[in-house]
Amino acid sequence: MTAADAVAIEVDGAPSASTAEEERTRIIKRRVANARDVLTRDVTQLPRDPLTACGQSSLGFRDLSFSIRSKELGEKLILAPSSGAYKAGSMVAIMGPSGCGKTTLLDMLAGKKTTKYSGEVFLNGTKRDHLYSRVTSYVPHNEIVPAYWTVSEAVEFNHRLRVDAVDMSPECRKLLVEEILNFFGLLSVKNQLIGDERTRGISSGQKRRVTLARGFVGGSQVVFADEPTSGLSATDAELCIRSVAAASRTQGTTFVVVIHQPRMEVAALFDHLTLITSNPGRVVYNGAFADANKYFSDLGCAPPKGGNATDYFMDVITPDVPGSKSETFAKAYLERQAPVVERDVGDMIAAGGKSALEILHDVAAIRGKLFKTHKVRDTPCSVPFQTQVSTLMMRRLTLTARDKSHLRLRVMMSILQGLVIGVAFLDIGNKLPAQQVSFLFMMLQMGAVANMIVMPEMIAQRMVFKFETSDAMYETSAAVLVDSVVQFALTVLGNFVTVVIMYSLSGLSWSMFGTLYFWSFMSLMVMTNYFKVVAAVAPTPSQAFQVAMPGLMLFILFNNFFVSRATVPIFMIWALYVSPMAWAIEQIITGIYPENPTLVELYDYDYSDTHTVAAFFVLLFEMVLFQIFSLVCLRYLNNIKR
Ligand SMILES: Nc1ncnc2c1ncn2[C@@H]1O[C@H](COP(=O)(O)OP(=O)(O)OP(=O)(O)O)[C@@H](O)[C@H]1O
Repeated sequence: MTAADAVAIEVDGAPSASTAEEERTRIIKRRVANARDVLTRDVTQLPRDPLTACGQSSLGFRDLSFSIRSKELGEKLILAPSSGAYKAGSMVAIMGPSGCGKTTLLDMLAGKKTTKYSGEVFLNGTKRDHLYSRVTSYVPHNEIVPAYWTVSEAVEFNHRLRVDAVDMSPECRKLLVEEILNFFGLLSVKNQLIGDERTRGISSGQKRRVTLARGFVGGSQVVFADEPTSGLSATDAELCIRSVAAASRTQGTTFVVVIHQPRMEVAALFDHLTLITSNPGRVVYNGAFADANKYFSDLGCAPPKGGNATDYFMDVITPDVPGSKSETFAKAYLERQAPVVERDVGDMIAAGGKSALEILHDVAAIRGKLFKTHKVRDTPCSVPFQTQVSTLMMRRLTLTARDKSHLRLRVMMSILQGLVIGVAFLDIGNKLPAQQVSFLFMMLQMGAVANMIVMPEMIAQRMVFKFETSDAMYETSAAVLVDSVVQFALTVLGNFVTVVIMYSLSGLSWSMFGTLYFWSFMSLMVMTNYFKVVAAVAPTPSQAFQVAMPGLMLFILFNNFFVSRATVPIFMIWALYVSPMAWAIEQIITGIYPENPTLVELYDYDYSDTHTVAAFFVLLFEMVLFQIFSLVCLRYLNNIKR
């Protein structure tokens, strides 16, 4: 049955829909309803879905090998050259003892290994290219999913960034997401928060299914998953893999997973097994899961009847356990299976197949039956920049608004800071201008110091960016843009509240407020962007405070008040021209007080208009410079190391 037939069958006998959009929505609704009991069926017998199945890709690899170098041990082989051929739409389990190189192999296959390795990977017999991460998905072992997202929002986020639709109606999108939620047994919790240690959310088994559903929702050709079932009960683990099998069979997706101790029912869901032994990592079996029993029996290690064969395989191939035959099996593999595998890989390459771009065209044609799609783009990200920004912005605003305790804390801190400083400088407006300078300084400093608290938050978000950008969901610049806009709004709002409270208590004339606020705002923006650079550079939140200190001290000390042009050691004069606070304080004072001989004598302030213009452009330049630095650092530093 072709996809077009499927549409025709669904449409026949239904009341005529007034528009194509309604008609499509009705089809999807019926599909969702029909698929409600999908997990109670025999998932191995589920047919490929002619209307939505996008999967058509085999995965081949040749001589993938990884070694590490250390001063003490020299070169150490982690995984000996390994090859393999996984058929399109197959469920592949990679198993082996701890440290044998399973994750290493998975990362190399997924294109995620950041350390140098050798060997080649082929999608459909074609060497992987710049679109590889767009047609594959990687589900890491410990994916960080924001706590205040609901289950359906988390899955829909991936759908929006992976499925390039033109004006898809919200209802149609919701239904397509529900279809995937259904496969993963998540429909009943679709509106629940994911949660974390502080917020009660869904169970850990459900969390794992959410991360897997996110991997499958975009119609990837191959989904890689690293130990998605570890730490789960046997029942939960089975539910996870049954869900994957249901999605994989109907979508034609190739699924490659590192898995520990699958129970028999789970093992039966896999088509292919790659078994690796350790010290060093070497493949000992690489073929059909169903043939593994015979292979082991032929080598004199028949699994005991009635027991879990995979447990037995692991016992046999793990070195240093009683009865281990790891060396025998490693040798036997090279003699018996390796030539067959090499031939299969060779055949796969010789047969060739569609490139990632051609596959994307096919996928667009399939999707075109359910909704209108954009012209296929030859870029690593699936959707245009504006869609990336709007999707990220929607998530950011939703999460910010939901984290009420964080918002409350920010507002309370802004009010408290304003009150504490306001009371300390109560009625300072009626004292001498020279005495008021310390109040102005405090106003600037509070904005800067209070803003340091955003660094840990930025670092936590950085990790989410890193995972998501490494999966080519969006560009770093889209994330930085969204983050900057939201941080800007929150920072400006919080600072405004503090400044207004302080100012109200100071007794200073409101006619000065405009000048004062403008320059304190400029200084605040430079400082905020400086902290952004620190948050992009520092490995951890606690190190961020240490990294921020030298710059912060420089800006605070050389502020044209503690140290001014009248007192600075001449070799440090440059610091006054770098510190945003020095420019801001000088501009505030020269702007709100007429030329004052005492101030000029004490601090050597420059009252000329050209100095004001210079101040504006220096602060603007620093603001932009730090913003660019933060973008570059976020892109190139603190990447996930694999
Ligand atoms: N980039 C790297 N730098 C240094 N060592 C590495 C690197 N990548 C992997 N290793 C080492 O290679 C070995 C195999 O790691 P890998 O994570 O692949 O094992 P594994 O089979 O998945 O183990 P487990 O089942 O315990 O997760 C480990 O000793 C690991 O420390």
